[in-house]
Amino acid sequence: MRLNSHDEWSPLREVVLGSAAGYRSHVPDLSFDLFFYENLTQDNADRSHGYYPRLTGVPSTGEPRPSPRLTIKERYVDELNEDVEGMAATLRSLDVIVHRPMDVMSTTGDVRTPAWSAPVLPPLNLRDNTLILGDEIIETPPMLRARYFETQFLKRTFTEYFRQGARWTTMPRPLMTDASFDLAPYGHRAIGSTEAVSSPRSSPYDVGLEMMIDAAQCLRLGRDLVVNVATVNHAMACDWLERHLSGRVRVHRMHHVTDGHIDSAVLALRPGVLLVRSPDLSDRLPSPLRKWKMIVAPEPRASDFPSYEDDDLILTSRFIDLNVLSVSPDTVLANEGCPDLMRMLEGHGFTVVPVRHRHRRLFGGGLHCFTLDTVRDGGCDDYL
Ligand SMILES: NC(=[NH2+])NCCC[C@H](N)C(=O)O
Repeated sequence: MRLNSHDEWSPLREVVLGSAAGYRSHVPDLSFDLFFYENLTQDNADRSHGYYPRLTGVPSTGEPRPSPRLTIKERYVDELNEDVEGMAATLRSLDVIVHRPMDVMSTTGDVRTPAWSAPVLPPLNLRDNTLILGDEIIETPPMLRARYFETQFLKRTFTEYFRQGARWTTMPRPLMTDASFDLAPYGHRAIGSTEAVSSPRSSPYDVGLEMMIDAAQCLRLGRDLVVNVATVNHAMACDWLERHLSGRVRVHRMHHVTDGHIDSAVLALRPGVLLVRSPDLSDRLPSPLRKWKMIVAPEPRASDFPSYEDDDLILTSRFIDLNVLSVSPDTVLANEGCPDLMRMLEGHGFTVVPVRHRHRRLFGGGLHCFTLDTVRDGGCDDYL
């Protein structure tokens, strides 16, 4: 079918589901430290909300955490792959056509640019590096060096949509030297990395701050796009989106709802209904959205998650299970590990399809992150 995806909830017909094949380790560099700053520097107990303004705090223990292991235990990767394949089967059972990216081969070398090189991360959290708006594929400027060419693994699928008439745009690619990053929101030395956030290295390719943003910072609401802006990098990228979408989609900025991605803080389940971490988020939403009903997620329980060892790197907040995927205005895929949230959604009249995804806190994303919804029934409608 032709590319058509204007919102987060209308009946889902086609999706691209990520792949963790070849996932071996995290890649510690400045971009990693900044992207996961809250998780690397804050004690989880402090992260009751997981959104600003809390970066000024120091870990409640006062002591930095031990350096985490960057290689990921093979068992976790194997179980993640099992869970992703299980999600593919669930989506197909719901008559959703499931596309997959090309896998990273063991022979794949580092990604190399004039300014730096980094190992290549598998294309797992596809939500992050591509914004699908109606009939347009927009590849966003990445926040993580190791994900710089992640959308290359989607080339077969994107080319097929292009052949069927889709528009296909790549936002300006950042040089991503240390000087490209807005460090103002961060003040402390990142934990567990050789990169000191407070002393970036200079490069002959320094061009100052650059546009960088992930598509997971956006809510797609038909004619309206809501974008979370937490750094100058995000603000520059939002300037580009406003110019590019002018006359077609109205862009609304939210400030510092989180440090970046919002799909474990606020999601649109259907017109007029939001799923949120906390009602406090309301004052950060664009005013038309404040009138929408807010389903406030229950406080996550430690028992919702597998127990990990001290050197296992936790890369998400405990609210990661808000990361549900709507397959229609009244049906959502949710993690079977969060029974309280599933019961709550059912209490609000949703049909909840449970999906097993055990290690969502180790790989930085949940069911919504894993997916790129490319064909839905909805149009460029006015919901605000
Ligand atoms: N598309 C994504 N990868 N979203 C994941 C967001 C996770 C969020 N930073 C948290 O810690 O809860």
